[in-house]
Amino acid sequence: MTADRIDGLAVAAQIKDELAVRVAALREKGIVPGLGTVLVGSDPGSQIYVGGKHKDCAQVGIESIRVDLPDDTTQAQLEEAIHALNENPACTGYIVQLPLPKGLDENAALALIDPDKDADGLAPASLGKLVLNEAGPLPCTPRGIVELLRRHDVELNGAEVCVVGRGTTVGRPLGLLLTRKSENATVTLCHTGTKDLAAHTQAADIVIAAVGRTGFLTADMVKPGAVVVDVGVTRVDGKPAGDVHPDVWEVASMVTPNPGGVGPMTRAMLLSNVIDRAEQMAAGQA
Ligand SMILES: Nc1nc2c(c(=O)[nH]1)N[C@@H](CN(C=O)c1ccc(C(=O)N[C@@H](CCC(=O)O)C(=O)O)cc1)CN2
Repeated sequence: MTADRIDGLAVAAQIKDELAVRVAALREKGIVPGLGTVLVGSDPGSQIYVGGKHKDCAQVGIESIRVDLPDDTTQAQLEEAIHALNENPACTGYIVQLPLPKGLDENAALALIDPDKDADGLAPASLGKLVLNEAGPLPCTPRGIVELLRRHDVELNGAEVCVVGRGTTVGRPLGLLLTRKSENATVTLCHTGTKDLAAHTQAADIVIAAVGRTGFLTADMVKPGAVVVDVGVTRVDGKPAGDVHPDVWEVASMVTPNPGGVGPMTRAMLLSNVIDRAEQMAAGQA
């Protein structure tokens, strides 16, 4: 048996078509959504992801504001760039691409983002809203994973989900999202302190691997018929590689490929966050 492929590229393309219609409607009302990105340094992965985000903007009609800063950027220079985007009326939402180079304080930077312009859902006010179950922008990768599973009719209500990785962009917020009443899953959040990781992954209906270690999730760690979501990325000879070992495809019922799974959905949800916010502005809720 080989698992069905959950095609994130195809779903993201469909979502972008839907978003382009919403952007056209906003522009007719005189509202032009504009996404800003702050990228510090020369990390090859981050360069690719930010490039992809701006390509997506062009596809759906969102204006792009790209701020690229060198590797030796100081915290003060980074904060200046953030303040400038807070003040820029053409920027309706923006992100600070993570990870930042060593020596820069990510939490301090995220705390300076105007909560009304937080397109990533990673600013403290937005994460607080997620904890409190209040409306707000959701972190893009967790939102993308839930959307991808929904569009493939994967039952979340009552499902046992094992999330491996407790990072602030994926694992932690994903646990919060999946345990909302609207998703209603039971989540086990595993991490480097977990004693018997395989016991937890083997018990799960859905395993979500967000570790960043090539092929770490092996077939013997997965229950036959489980759904597997491959989030973690490493670069092998410059090419992206996922956390899920190829043998898992022989055991699972559905798998998201990596690349071509969660990554494109992350980008689509970023656009969606920007458009959601612009629509709130149009409705006078801003
Ligand atoms: N500010 C943020 N930083 C980071 C986030 C985030 O949501 N906000 N998430 C990740 C990286 N990420 C988003 O920026 C991201 C990862 C992957 C992709 C993507 O399109 N991947 C392609 C492959 C591209 C390639 O490497 O060739 C795919 O999976 O098919 C987009 C965005 C960490 N940082």
